[in-house]
Amino acid sequence: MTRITLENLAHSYLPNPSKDDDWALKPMDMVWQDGGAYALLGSSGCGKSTLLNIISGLLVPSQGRILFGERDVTALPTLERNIAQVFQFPVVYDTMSVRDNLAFPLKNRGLPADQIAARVAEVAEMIGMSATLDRRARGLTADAKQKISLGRGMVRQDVNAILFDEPLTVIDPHMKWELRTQLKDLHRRFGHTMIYVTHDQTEALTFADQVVVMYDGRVVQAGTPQALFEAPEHTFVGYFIGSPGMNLLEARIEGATAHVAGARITLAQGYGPLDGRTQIGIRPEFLRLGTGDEGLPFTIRRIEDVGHHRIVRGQVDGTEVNVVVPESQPLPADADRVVPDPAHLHVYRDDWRVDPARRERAA
Ligand SMILES: Nc1ncnc2c1ncn2[C@@H]1O[C@H](COP(=O)(O)OP(=O)(O)OP(=O)(O)O)[C@@H](O)[C@H]1O
Repeated sequence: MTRITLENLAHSYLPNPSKDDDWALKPMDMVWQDGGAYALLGSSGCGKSTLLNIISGLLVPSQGRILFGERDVTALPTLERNIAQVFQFPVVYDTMSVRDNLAFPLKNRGLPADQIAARVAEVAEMIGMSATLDRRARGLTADAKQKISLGRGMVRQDVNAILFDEPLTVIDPHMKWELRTQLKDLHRRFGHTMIYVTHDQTEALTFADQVVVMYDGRVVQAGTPQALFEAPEHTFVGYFIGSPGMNLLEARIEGATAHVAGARITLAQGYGPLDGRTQIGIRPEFLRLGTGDEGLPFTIRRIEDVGHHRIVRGQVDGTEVNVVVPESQPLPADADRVVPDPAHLHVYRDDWRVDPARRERAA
């Protein structure tokens, strides 16, 4: 297990990158703490695999350094990094039994037979394959083969880190939940540094203590699931995390007032002058329906009942806005306004959250 540090790391697949867009990974500094369970989350093409491949040694970065503990591993091949990897699709030896597949990484390290047997039994139990240990991998379903890959990734206890690249893509939905829970449990028991790449927020939020959100080659926020929900640092985080995501509305900010859609909203704190594009962001959970002249004008388009709450979909001045109404609350029939809770309202300038306290300190 180790701490992983990225120092001024960047990568371009082009020989002579010049403009911002030429970089698949824009320069970043980051520390992945020893024993942390991280999810690397973002939509397709944002650079997740590029970053993971740099950490694993499959790719040498165009710029910067990567350290395992104090050791610079930037130029080291994968084999010398002592990591385990689980990919999107199964990597198993078809002619070997499930047992031998699981034992393979341990045999390679020359572990005594009794220790191998004990560890293989433990991992087989975890992935639900104790009964199929003596079957050949050939002929098993893709699902079962991927479970073997997961088991192989987790079988060694002395690795620096375990890297998962969308490992549950081929697993059926019920098993997905079970395996995620198992992974989390394994993390608690053995404390490996784990990095789990996914574009699925549920996977990220249920697996990780820290979620690292990437957008367009950058890490836009790294934090607990709660921090990402409560204070998204970038509009992408607001939109990507949550179901539905954060509502964003064009606004003009004047001190502690936001001018939005011809109405005024009182903010919890005052802001200094803001140039660039300014928006307010509020999660659907922190809006309530109203009438009269409170809040913002709202036109309801449709109501979806999703069990424990309802999602009211509508528009504020032509922009789509969603409101989550708990089952316990009535839906006012004549609702034509939405009222934000100022404590959960954020201001964004050019997509980045403005922290009013920080601005005041800087001034
Ligand atoms: N081998 C390559 N050669 C050139 N460009 C590449 C290569 N691999 C990735 N890219 C580009 O780098 C950017 C980041 O890709 P990357 O695969 O890291 O994203 P990702 O977030 O992992 O996406 P996905 O979830 O679809 O795998 C994309 O614009 C992609 O087209």
